[in-house]
Amino acid sequence: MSLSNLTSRISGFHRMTMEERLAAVAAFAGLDDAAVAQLGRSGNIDAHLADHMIENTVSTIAIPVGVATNMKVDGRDVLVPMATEESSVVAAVCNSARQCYDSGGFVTSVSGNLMIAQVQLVGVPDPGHARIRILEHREEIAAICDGCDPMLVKLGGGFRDVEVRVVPSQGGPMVVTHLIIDTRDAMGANTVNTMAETLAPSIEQWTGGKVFLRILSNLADRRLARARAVWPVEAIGGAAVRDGMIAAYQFAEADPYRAATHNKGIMNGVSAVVLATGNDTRAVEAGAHAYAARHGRYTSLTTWEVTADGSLAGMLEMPMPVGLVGGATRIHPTVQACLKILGVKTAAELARIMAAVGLAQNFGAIKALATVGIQQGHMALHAHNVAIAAGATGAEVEKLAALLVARRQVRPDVAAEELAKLRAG
Ligand SMILES: CC(C)(COP(=O)([O-])OP(=O)([O-])OC[C@H]1O[C@@H](n2cnc3c(N)ncnc32)[C@H](O)[C@@H]1OP(=O)([O-])[O-])[C@@H](O)C(=O)NCCC(=O)NCCSC(=O)C[C@@](C)(O)CC(=O)[O-]
Ligand SMILES: NC(=O)C1=CN([C@@H]2O[C@H](COP(=O)(O)OP(=O)(O)OC[C@H]3O[C@@H](n4cnc5c(N)ncnc54)[C@H](O)[C@@H]3O)[C@@H](O)[C@H]2O)C=CC1
Repeated sequence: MSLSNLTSRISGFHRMTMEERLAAVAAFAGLDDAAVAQLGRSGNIDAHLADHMIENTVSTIAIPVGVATNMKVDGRDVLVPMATEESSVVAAVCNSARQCYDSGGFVTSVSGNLMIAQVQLVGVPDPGHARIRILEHREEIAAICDGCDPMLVKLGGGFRDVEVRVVPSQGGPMVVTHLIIDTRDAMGANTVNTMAETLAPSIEQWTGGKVFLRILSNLADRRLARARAVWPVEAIGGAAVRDGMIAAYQFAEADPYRAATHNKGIMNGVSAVVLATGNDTRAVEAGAHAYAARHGRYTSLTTWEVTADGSLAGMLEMPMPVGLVGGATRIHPTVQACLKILGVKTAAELARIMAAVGLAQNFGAIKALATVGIQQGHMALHAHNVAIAAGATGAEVEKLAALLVARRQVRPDVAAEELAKLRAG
């Protein structure tokens, strides 16, 4: 049962105990006992499963899963599981979403579920001619691709288009075929790779050239997710805050050194949801950064503007090749529980929520940067890690973290000194 009429706007969620938080999430998402038990176990992956997931397994590594509150996406309240090792990332999303909840939250869209597979052909003296010869075989190409995955075709996916480009290279012109495939609710890498490999001998036969690489492109620019939101100026602390945030965006837009950090902040949010849902973080990261450089200059993935009424409007558009099936998504029990929390039925819905989280994360970072600076909020939360690293245990952790924040010196040497004082009474 999904209790979608419940609100994600939960004040003070961070002050609850872990058990209370899990109970609240379970009530919100209508989780069954098995999902609750799975999320409640901290070392929650079975050794046998781990041994089968990758090669040469010797252990597992646990990363915390936090839940972002206050998110409203396309009119639906949603709690978002985020797997990350970095403090303040989840808090930033909660805080940013809180400030646009009353103005409607996030509006999202996707361009489709289209993935691209590339087939690299070399050794043709007449590349332009070869290009046209490949395009003449569109119907055969469609049949070969769809023949690789009848199940996908049955689900409404499969071959959509073929494009062929002549790409100049140091070794001479290459003829690069792009297969455009609708992979529905799968990320689709394995699916499209199989198609590219199966098609390759035919391309060699049609052109007389030699095929080398047959692999998807991680620049998944046919699978874009978009999010936008409007923050009323009074909800964010006034026009000076807004203008500082616009200046922060303009810096990222103009300068690749800043854009890399700006986009890293966006990926703090996106990658955390990608990981919590068992998707491929490297695929999404690679796509994001390639997309940010698509015009030949690396720039911001987000855009920020002032609306006619003086509000702050933010937009994010980026490739989001993620799935609900395939890869590790169906086999990891915690991933399954996280997907239940999200209550998504399609890969597109998941991609849309990820875009909303990325935008929220960017808002939180640039607001902090344009006002009090990143250290105040981030280091206050990171102080817990510094306290633990210094050896604090139990109730000492909170006490020592508070002391470090009060001294405005969140450093290992100061932590060691304060811990010794604390213990000496
Ligand atoms: C950290 C905050 C949110 C504090 O912000 P604040 O205004 O001091 O927060 P507050 O104590 O007034 O609380 C307001 C709300 O924030 C949330 N909140 C507040 N505390 C928590 C918490 N402990 N756990 C969960 N949620 C929390 C929560 O929703 C809370 O509402 P409430 O529930 O109390 O009604 C803010 O300073 C912030 O967003 N900072 C940015 C943090 C950030 O971006 N971190 C990423 C790591 S830094 C980095 O890697 C990226 C970067 C920055 O380099 C990217 C870039 O350069 O662009
Ligand atoms: N460069 C890259 O990004 C690469 C990534 N990978 C890995 O590939 C994996 C993802 O590949 P996939 O093809 O997604 O996985 P997959 O091959 O495990 O599963 C996809 C299959 O699921 C079936 N299916 C069942 N229900 C479906 C539905 N509702 N919608 C769509 N398909 C459905 C389809 O027949 C499809 O062939 C990830 O683990 C990724 O890490 C692999 C190679 C390269």
